[in-house]
Amino acid sequence: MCGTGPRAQPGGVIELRNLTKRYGDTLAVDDLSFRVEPGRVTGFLGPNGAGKSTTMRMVLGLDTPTSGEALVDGGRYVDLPRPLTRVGALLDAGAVHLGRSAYNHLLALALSNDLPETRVAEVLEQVGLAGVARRKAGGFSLGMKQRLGIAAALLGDPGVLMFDEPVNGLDPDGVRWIRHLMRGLAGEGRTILLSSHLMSEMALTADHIVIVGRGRLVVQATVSELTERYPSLEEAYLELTAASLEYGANR
Ligand SMILES: Nc1ncnc2c1ncn2[C@@H]1O[C@H](COP(=O)(O)OP(=O)(O)OP(=O)(O)O)[C@@H](O)[C@H]1O
Repeated sequence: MCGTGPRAQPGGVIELRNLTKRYGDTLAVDDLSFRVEPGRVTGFLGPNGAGKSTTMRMVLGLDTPTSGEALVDGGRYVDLPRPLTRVGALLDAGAVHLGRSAYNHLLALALSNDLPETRVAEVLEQVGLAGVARRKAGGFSLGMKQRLGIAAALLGDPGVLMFDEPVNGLDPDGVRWIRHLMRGLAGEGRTILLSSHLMSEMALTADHIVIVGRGRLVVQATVSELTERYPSLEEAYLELTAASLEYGANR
């Protein structure tokens, strides 16, 4: 549970080994290798089309690598028993059954994954949606859908969590809530991989940064290493990805 101190088990490591994904002529992910460690927030940055979502999809077994591997604790996601208890993810907040209530959306997920129904109310409370649990998700704002997607990611109480642009559509209060949630989850020893284009927010939220450009690793460093070398994380990002942007359209 979030906010209850360190977990008995650390979160687990996400490891990419020479991960590559080609869609026709597009090299979406190009020989990418890095590790995401427990107990910290790892910010996953890169220009539009750099391959962040594709990488996350491959970790979740939603896309098959052309070559290389995406592993969680040394194994593939598809081979994990009860995977929702090991890895949770928010990739696309729109991916909810719009005719279902928030409660029933999560209940269906819990039942089909052999998770206790008691978790549904717990995660709705954790994301601040307890008061609208019986309302249909189709009527939710983007920010509320983001919260519902985060609730789904937390349902199995997993040690590894990936969030693809969870801040999208959130008001300032929501943005701050996400920051505290991410920091809290990492503080419990979980492994957090978080993508966002909001550099100032990322500087406040992440401990470690991985930047990709044109599918390749550009740099991995701590936030403090980058902000010591550059005036800000935003400056570091813009300078380090300038080449990736320049040639981005010609891959
Ligand atoms: N299913 C697909 N079929 C063909 N091309 C794809 C597919 N999914 C992604 N791509 C291409 O792969 C590249 C990487 O896309 P991806 O969505 O992973 O980037 P991203 O870093 O998440 O971008 P953004 O910041 O815009 O979300 C892009 O050129 C994209 O058009």
